[in-house]
Amino acid sequence: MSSLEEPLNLERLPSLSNIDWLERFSSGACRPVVEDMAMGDSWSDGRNCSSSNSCVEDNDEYGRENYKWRRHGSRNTISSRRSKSVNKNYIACGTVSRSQCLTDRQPKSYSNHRSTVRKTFKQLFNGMPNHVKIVEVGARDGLQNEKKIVPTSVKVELIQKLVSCGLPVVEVTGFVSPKWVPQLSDAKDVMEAVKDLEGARLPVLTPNMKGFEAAVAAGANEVAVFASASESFSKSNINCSIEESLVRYRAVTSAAKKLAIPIRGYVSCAIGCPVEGAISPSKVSYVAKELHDMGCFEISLGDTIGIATPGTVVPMLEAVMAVVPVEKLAVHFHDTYGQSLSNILVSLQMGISIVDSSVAGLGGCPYAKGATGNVATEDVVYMLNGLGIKTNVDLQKLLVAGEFISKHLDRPSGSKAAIALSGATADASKM
Ligand SMILES: CC(C)(COP(=O)([O-])OP(=O)([O-])OC[C@H]1O[C@@H](n2cnc3c(N)ncnc32)[C@H](O)[C@@H]1OP(=O)([O-])[O-])[C@@H](O)C(=O)NCCC(=O)NCCSC(=O)C[C@@](C)(O)CC(=O)[O-]
Repeated sequence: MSSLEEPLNLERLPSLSNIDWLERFSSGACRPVVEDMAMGDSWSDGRNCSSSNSCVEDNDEYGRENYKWRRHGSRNTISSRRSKSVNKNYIACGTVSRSQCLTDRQPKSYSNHRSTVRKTFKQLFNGMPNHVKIVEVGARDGLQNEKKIVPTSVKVELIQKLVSCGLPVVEVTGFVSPKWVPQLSDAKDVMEAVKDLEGARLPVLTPNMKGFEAAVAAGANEVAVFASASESFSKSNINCSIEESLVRYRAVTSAAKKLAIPIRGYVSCAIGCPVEGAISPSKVSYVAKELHDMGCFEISLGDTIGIATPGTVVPMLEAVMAVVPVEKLAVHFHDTYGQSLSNILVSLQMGISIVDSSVAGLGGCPYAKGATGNVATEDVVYMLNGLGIKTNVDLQKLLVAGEFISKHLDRPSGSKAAIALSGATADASKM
């Protein structure tokens, strides 16, 4: 089995060691205190919790005063809280208005016995977008790694459900070699079945001119090309070097421009590679700039094997934002180490407003063994609702779509919000 087939082991994980602006938190810190949220300012050492665990009390008190919209259980044990069935309103109240976020929860300064800290919602989330465009990749990135072939009819029904949720972009398939990705060998049938769906853009992956021509013939009116910042992954995934892939993609983008077909570019292994370990941000920015300069309208930065943390996302985004406008950048996080939502949050704080995700957390790349699915769309929408950031996605309908495909695949959803909310809905329906 090639080494690319093995998940990355611990010593090869990218780490913060070479990022001097992030001070290590003191061992006793219960959390860092951020003096000034302007990204890149130093984080001061975290404040220490007193033995009485005053942080938690502060938080509870602090939370009650300042996060009125959040459901506060009484100070009883978690189990009794769990026994309280969640009423239906709670499900809806994950959504707050943006202005509400920025106004009525201006926390008063609070202090513990060591330091007085002033922070406001605005400072914490300064510069975040009011609206995030979610690019749903579940039907392609989500399914491409499934061993058992998913019937075309199931793929088509999933896409229909996803479009009906209000998702603005639903990536539907890939016109790639069936020998390389058997799951997508029905690309033509899927595209022909969904091409007239209204309400969402329906891009498809095309790795070369052959794929592009097949996609256009099947009715595609938006395509995506995918290069890598890792030579090893480029060879294993598309059987060519990075430079060769860029030559291929210049041909595809020039053909697309002639047909006024918009073209998205992906940069895979934007943080790390199973073979090469940490990928330097300068390599990522080079590939991103090449794709942007050749005509890609949007560049999605893929943490293909899901090893990113906010500490490695920030330098990568800083490098890419120096060469591609931030409004043209998307983030694409696989959730192998459970870091995706934190990575998305820090990306939003840096001004990113386009997030890729997969319904039910489906996904993983056939050529990056061990990489699990993308971040679950339901979890992303739930978090953004809680921040008062608009997505125009109907979470309830999204839950139905996730349940549909999880049932077909005969496994639980990879979305924690979906599991919690379906449990909550079940409880509420018993009331
Ligand atoms: C790029 C190739 C085709 C090169 O594969 P190759 O073997 O170098 O290509 P080739 O030109 O030698 O052709 C080999 C055979 O494939 C056929 N062929 C050639 N092109 C196509 C095509 N477009 N569609 C259908 N068939 C095609 C071609 O006709 C020929 O058929 P044969 O003569 O042997 O019968 C192959 O490596 C390939 O398809 N790779 C795609 C793998 C893939 O889809 N990986 C997953 C997507 S990337 C990803 O998941 C990351 C991302 C985007 O999600 C972001 C992230 O998470 O980071």
